[in-house]
Amino acid sequence: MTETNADANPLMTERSEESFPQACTIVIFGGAGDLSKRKLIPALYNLALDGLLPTQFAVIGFAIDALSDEAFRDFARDGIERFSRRQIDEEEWREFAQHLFYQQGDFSEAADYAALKARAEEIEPHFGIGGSRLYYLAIPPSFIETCVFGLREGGLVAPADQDLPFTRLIVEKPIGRDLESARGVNRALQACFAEHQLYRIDHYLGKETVQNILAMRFGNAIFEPLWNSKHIDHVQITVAEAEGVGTRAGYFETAGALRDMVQNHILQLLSLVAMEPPWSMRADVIRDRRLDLLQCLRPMRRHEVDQHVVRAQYASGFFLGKNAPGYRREEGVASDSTTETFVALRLFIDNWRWAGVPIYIRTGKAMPKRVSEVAVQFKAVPHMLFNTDTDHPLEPNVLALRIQPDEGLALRIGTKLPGPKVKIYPVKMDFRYGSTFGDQSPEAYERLLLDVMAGDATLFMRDDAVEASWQWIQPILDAWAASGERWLPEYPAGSWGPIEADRLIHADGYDWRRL
Ligand SMILES: NC(=O)C1=CN([C@@H]2O[C@H](COP(=O)(O)OP(=O)(O)OC[C@H]3O[C@@H](n4cnc5c(N)ncnc54)[C@H](OP(=O)(O)O)[C@@H]3O)[C@@H](O)[C@H]2O)C=CC1
Ligand SMILES: O=C1O[C@H](COP(=O)(O)O)[C@@H](O)[C@H](O)[C@H]1O
Repeated sequence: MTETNADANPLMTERSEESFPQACTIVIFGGAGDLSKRKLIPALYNLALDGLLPTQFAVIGFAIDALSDEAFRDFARDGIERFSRRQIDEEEWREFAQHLFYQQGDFSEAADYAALKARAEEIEPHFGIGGSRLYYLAIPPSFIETCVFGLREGGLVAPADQDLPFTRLIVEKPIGRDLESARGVNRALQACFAEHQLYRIDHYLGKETVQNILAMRFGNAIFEPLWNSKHIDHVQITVAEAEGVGTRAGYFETAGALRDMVQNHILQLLSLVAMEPPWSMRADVIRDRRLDLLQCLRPMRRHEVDQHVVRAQYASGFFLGKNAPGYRREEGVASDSTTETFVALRLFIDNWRWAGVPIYIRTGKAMPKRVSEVAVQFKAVPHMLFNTDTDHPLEPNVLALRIQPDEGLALRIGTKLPGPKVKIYPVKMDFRYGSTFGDQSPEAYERLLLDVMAGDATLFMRDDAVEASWQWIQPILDAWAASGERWLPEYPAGSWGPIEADRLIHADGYDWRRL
């Protein structure tokens, strides 16, 4: 690759020398699929543009589709043109494309692993790669076990205690589809790899603003003293998507919003917002604190599920000036599907810090806009001195961490309205990443791929945390399964969810935030 301009990139400025990306081949299982095209290849291309990839690297796409190297490069270019945060630079692209290769193979065929090994061994010497490999499983979740055993049996895994060449495995979410299957996947992973070779990815942990939750909490002295049930009234987490299910119905029909978003991204977000202070930024210390938090989530008993959880599915609606189809009319969705595309819920964290503080979560597809935020609402002042005689009672302070878009954070405070009377008016102190640091924050997958190449697992999930979050989700799945395939509440595509979700939060005297 061309000369490095790493000094200008926030991904590199804080990296110590031993945490720089190491020479390796990146083998993308499912290389011809959607994740590879939308996220992984554009992320690698942007890392190349920034001079952050080692000169010794190669990418091999491995999947069932019959593609030549050239066809794979066209596929990659199309992905970059459509989904990259930066446009194609012809000279960079020509250089980058020379590192891309494709190997056709069936995940279930032992002979195809042998062919993959031979291909990697043929390619690597051209780039001075000494056999270190990073396998990225961008595959249907049901193939995880097949692929890890295929890798081991095919002699593609380096010994765990060997520094170089190394083998690292990235596994996409969802890990399993319930507690039992997640344990099965973890057992299979551990049968073939040591824990330090495993990187269970949750791309929300790679988002700049999600990492900023820790920076904000523990890099400032003013928040942490207030970060507890004495001062916090409640927390709302919203992850809304404007798009419907798109081309991913095949997967989504087997998952639903609870498995797709809550079990992983949202519980990980919550663990950062609510965990105890770590004593160091070391990977295992942070991961221990996140695990502790997941283990304190109050278990929901099966009969409580209807009281605390609302699921719903989008129906047809009118959105962005167009008629939008309901979920059941989307391509690949069963016409009587009961898969939820929306979940709202209330949970509690049973520890000293959070005792009695309700946490409200909502996530859904086909909502009015793409917006994710964590809003922490503080308690009302203990004695009202202002606005006592008006229709505008004092509004509580809210700290809103905006994850996307328009990343940043805003603090709502009350200030005196100019004029002869003392009236308090809510205003916002607003920090925006874009206006302060420019609009070019790296994508989560850029950060995370770089971390794996450098052997840093801080932002990845450990087996115990994956299982702890399934443990909490399981009673909800069980209650839904026991209630049978039944009618789900609906919400019009392009709306904020069903009336039942409003009732859930109104029952406690609150309202969902208007976003
Ligand atoms: N797409 C996304 O935006 C995101 C995806 N993920 C996760 O990433 C993973 C991959 O998802 P996605 O890329 O959408 O899935 P896709 O189905 O688009 O890609 C899977 C790839 O694997 C290939 N494949 C399927 N079966 C075999 C087989 N037996 N042997 C060899 N190749 C096979 C597919 O080929 P063919 O198409 O011909 O079947 C396809 O190329 C999933 O775990 C998903 O949850 C996570 C976050 C976001
Ligand atoms: O993992 C997933 O995440 C995306 C949302 O990711 P974002 O970075 O665009 O917020 C979601 O659309 C998809 O269903 C899910 O599998």
